[in-house]
Amino acid sequence: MQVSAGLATFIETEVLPGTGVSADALWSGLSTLVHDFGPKNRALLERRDALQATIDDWHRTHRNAPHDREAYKAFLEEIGYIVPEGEDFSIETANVDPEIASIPGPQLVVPVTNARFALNAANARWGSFYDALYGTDAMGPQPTRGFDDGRAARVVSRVAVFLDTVFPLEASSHATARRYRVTDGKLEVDGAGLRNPGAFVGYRGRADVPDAILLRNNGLHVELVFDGNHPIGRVSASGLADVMLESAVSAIIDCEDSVACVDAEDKVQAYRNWLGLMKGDLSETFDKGGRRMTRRLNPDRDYAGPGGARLSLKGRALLLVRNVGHLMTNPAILDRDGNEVFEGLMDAMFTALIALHDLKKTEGLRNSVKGSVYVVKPKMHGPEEVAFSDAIFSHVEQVLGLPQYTVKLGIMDEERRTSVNLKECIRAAKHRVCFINTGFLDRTGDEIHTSMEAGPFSRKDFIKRKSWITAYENQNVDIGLECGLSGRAQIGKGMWAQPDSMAAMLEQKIEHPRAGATCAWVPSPTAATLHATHYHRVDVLAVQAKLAKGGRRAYVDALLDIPLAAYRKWTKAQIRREVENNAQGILGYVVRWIDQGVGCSKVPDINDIGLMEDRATCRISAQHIANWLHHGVISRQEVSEIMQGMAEVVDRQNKADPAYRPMAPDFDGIAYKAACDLVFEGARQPSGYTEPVLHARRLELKAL
Ligand SMILES: CC(=O)SCCNC(=O)CCNC(=O)[C@H](O)C(C)(C)COP(=O)(O)OP(=O)(O)OC[C@H]1O[C@@H](n2cnc3c(N)ncnc32)[C@H](O)[C@@H]1OP(=O)(O)O
Ligand SMILES: O=CC(=O)O
Ligand SMILES: [Mg+2]
Repeated sequence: MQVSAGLATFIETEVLPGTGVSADALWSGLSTLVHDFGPKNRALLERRDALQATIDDWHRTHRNAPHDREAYKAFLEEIGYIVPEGEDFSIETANVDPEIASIPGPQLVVPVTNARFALNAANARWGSFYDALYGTDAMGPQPTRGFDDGRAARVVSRVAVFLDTVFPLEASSHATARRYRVTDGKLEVDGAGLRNPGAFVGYRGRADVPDAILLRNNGLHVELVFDGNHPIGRVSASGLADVMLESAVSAIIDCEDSVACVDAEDKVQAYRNWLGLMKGDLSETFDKGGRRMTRRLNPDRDYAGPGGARLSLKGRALLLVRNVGHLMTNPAILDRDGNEVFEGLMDAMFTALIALHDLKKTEGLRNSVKGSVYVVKPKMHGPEEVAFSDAIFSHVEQVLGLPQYTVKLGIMDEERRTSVNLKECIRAAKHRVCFINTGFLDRTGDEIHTSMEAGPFSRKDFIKRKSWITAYENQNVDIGLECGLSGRAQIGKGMWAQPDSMAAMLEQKIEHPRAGATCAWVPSPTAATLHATHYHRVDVLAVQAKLAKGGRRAYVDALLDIPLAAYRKWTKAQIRREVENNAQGILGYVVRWIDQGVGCSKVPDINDIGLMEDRATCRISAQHIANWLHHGVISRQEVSEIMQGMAEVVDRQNKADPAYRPMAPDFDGIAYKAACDLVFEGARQPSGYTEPVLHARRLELKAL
């Protein structure tokens, strides 16, 4: 095996010391992983291709006949795409931290390569409710300059309404309260108590004039901060200066779709940040608002319990690490035949090795107090690929001297072959599963690619409204409950992909806890704080108990309804607008990925709404155009013209960025070519993934 020097040095000098694992043990264990598991990995990818080719043939043969649901399902069963469902079982995952097992709340995702953001994500366990409302469109259009007293007053009133709903007082309102104090282990507000006295769980400072009061509802904490000298506290009768919400209960440190890691140099950057988070010493210094500041991990938070006993709460989100899937290889390590090794194998070994630093701690900035490592595994296709991941981690545990099943596995339910076999997928990792999560973005991309030959798909917005997606979301929750995940593991839901649209998120994302989701993804700390309010309003564990009694609401048959366009009577203008919107998203994302190595960007859509774009959203847009091209809804010539027009729009959008290289007027840069490859070669990409094109083009650029 040949390990690139930068990676080898990093592992041997920065990672291994303190883990108790020798360099010999690591490299020989990795060599076994690469050489024994590599061929199996390749075989699994070949199986994906073979199944896809058979499905393509089936659709070509049946394209002009009315869709026969029974025959289609029977065909998928016959080729082994759908496997038989076995008997009932419950997962047996042990040593799961409460943040995963039993505290429903927001799950934040962050690119691992951005230390400033990653630290912010870890610290997003607690967020100011006042700031989250004041600084977003949740309170209407933002003030253009200076401090807006009226807006601040409206924020304070709105938070008081929240407090009155979640922590009602016996005799008055939080809006008019003059004095909070602790008497005989009870919270007293203006001489009366809380309607639910058990919600008071701690305080800081003196009992008669506390600096902070700690409340808890549905497992989530809320801290009322009192400070008469603070600009807001000064104008509050009680001195209430802020309300801190426990927000990102867990956070996913992402080595996958939100980063652009194509070689050893990039992988080291990613692993180094994960190392800093696991050791607890990551820091980043930067300028913000004209000030130089250094960000570090926040400490835990200390309080006195109601009776005065010491109470400590986690100051940081419980961190999971998302590895890459089984598809890609990386030049950072070559196997004995000189082939690039599978990146998923590298990630498995190195991210678990790095987490040993956390497992060895007994105090200080710990991540898992239960001694577990949480790995999110994306883009697996069906039970055999989940079983493969399970085996990989058993090997990794052996090499690192960890008890089997120390590594927990989050299964992204984001490929169609996983959704239609979800129960068997969970069974394949039943000692490790710590979550199942509907990654509906990748799932939409796979929906299009799998049925590429069936016909033209509906427009992107309409695909979301068709029956398959409700069936997919419901089935995920119901199977999760059936397999005993409630109280032991998360049943998660997908990303809110409009980072600036917080008013809409507050209105809509409550549907996730209402649907029985233990957690749902948010793109930023602010979104985590606002989404946390939903878990105060919905008791997810009670919802899950109710849903579990009702049994399954969706079956595989409903998931197989392909969201093809029913009438195809689009006007020329509608077709053009749809393709322009997709092209703008692809170009806006890809140009930063290729030229600047940025894996997650906020890109305005055609209506000027900033959208979070990552490889999964790019997969959808690229597959959608590829599908319409394939079926002649639009011609290659028209798409080329649209791509050029949209490249000019994206150039204008990035005018203020000094590092930006315009795509127009020559349209011959590597980034522009990458975007065109994704579209024009889209139908031929494995599962419609964007990684092969993006990696190849970024490596081409780096080589220059
Ligand atoms: C389908 C899927 O796989 S989804 C999973 C992948 N997606 C993600 O991981 C989304 C992560 N989110 C992001 O990267 C960013 O929020 C973006 C790219 C969407 C928007 O980024 P920006 O335009 O820079 O955000 P914006 O200017 O509004 O805010 C920046 C501030 O918010 C913070 N912030 C934004 N997103 C995050 C985040 N995910 N985690 C932590 N902090 C964040 C930044 O630290 C920064 O604050 P600071 O100046 O104090 O450091
Ligand atoms: O990873 C998440 C998704 O939606 O895809
Ligand atoms: Mg995904």
